[in-house]
Amino acid sequence: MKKQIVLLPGDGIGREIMESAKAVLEAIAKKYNHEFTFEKHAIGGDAIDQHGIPLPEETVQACQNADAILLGAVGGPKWDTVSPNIRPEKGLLGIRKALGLFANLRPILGFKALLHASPLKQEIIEGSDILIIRELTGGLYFGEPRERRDNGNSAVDTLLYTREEIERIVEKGFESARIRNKHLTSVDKANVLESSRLWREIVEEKAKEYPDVQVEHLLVDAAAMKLITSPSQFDVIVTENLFGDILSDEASVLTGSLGMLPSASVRTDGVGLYEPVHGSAPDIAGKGIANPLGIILSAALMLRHSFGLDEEAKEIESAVNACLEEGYHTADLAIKNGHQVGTIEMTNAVLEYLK
Ligand SMILES: NC(=O)c1ccc[n+]([C@@H]2O[C@H](COP(=O)([O-])OP(=O)(O)OC[C@H]3O[C@@H](n4cnc5c(N)ncnc54)[C@H](O)[C@@H]3O)[C@@H](O)[C@H]2O)c1
Ligand SMILES: CC(C)[C@H](C(=O)O)[C@@H](O)C(=O)O
Ligand SMILES: [Mg+2]
Repeated sequence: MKKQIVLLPGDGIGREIMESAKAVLEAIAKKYNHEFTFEKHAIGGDAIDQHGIPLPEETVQACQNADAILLGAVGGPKWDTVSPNIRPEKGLLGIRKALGLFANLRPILGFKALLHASPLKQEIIEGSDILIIRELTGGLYFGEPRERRDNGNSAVDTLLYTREEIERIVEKGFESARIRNKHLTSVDKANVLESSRLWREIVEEKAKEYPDVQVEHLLVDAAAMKLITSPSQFDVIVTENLFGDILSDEASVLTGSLGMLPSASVRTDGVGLYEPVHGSAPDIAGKGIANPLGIILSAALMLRHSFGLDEEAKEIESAVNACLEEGYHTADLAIKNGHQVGTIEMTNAVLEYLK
């Protein structure tokens, strides 16, 4: 299979872990006789430094022409003082919007070898298998107006959702639940927010088309609590943009580290952007200790969702599992008696299983 993949390393540890994911994709291509070609482009702070803006037109063009996109991370203290309109994060939000990637799938993958790495009790985490589906191109992140008023002394952000935006993400939630454990939890704040009341109405309407899926509504504050007290009660969670952002970082605690979580940002065709859930981790950037498994598992999601290469995706996931079973881990995973290694050694351990 021939595929053109755009790589957007971005900033901080994004640049370090991108090399890991590329090496893994190259190993898979060699083993299964695929032809993957890679093109690197600038985004985030890297693009600000090179072009003065976080999302140059040539990056957008390259992404539009690609079969799939892999992103590292954007942002960092170096760009904290730039104008809000050209912050590194604007590059990421811009590419999601430009490509219409409205559904962000964040599987909370629990590896058995990491059960002890979570601060939560093993008996709480055991048996949990959650897919968070986060709406990605609407809500507070994009609503207008967003501005300062009263000489900068008040500020407004707008939480806007249209019926169409809610319907398509809720459908994604039902479709995903149907092929998993047939349970959908819709998370909102319908006791306060009008947009959440519309969201809940639409979930109820759609539920009639999916009688085989059991639906539950949870308010976001209670959902945040239940996610870490009884995670095994969840199957698929569908929620709006900001709630999904927060709940997915929280859910990473179940897996042992934020560095473990992959994600796929997709629309209704096969095009997708794949990225770890974590950020550019300025506190550890440049030290060679970042966990590369979130982006490596994101590359596996790319093979499965954009290219239909399920066997190859499983091969990567099994290789990661085997390394963890052998005791390999990076410093972010609190494991006693394992082999603590850096980014490159961790990557090499995975590559050993892909020969
Ligand atoms: N998708 C993205 O590009 C993305 C996501 C989140 C945050 N950000 C940006 O990243 C910057 C830093 O944000 P932050 O510090 O709040 O969040 P972060 O996710 O970068 O880091 C949070 C904590 O997790 C640790 N961590 C994250 N990924 C890790 C990995 N792979 N291996 C080991 N440890 C890891 C970090 O060291 C840090 O202690 C900000 O500019 C933010 O906007 C970008
Ligand atoms: C960097 C930021 C804009 C981004 C978001 O909030 O979507 C990040 O936190 C994420 O989870 O991908
Ligand atoms: Mg986030």
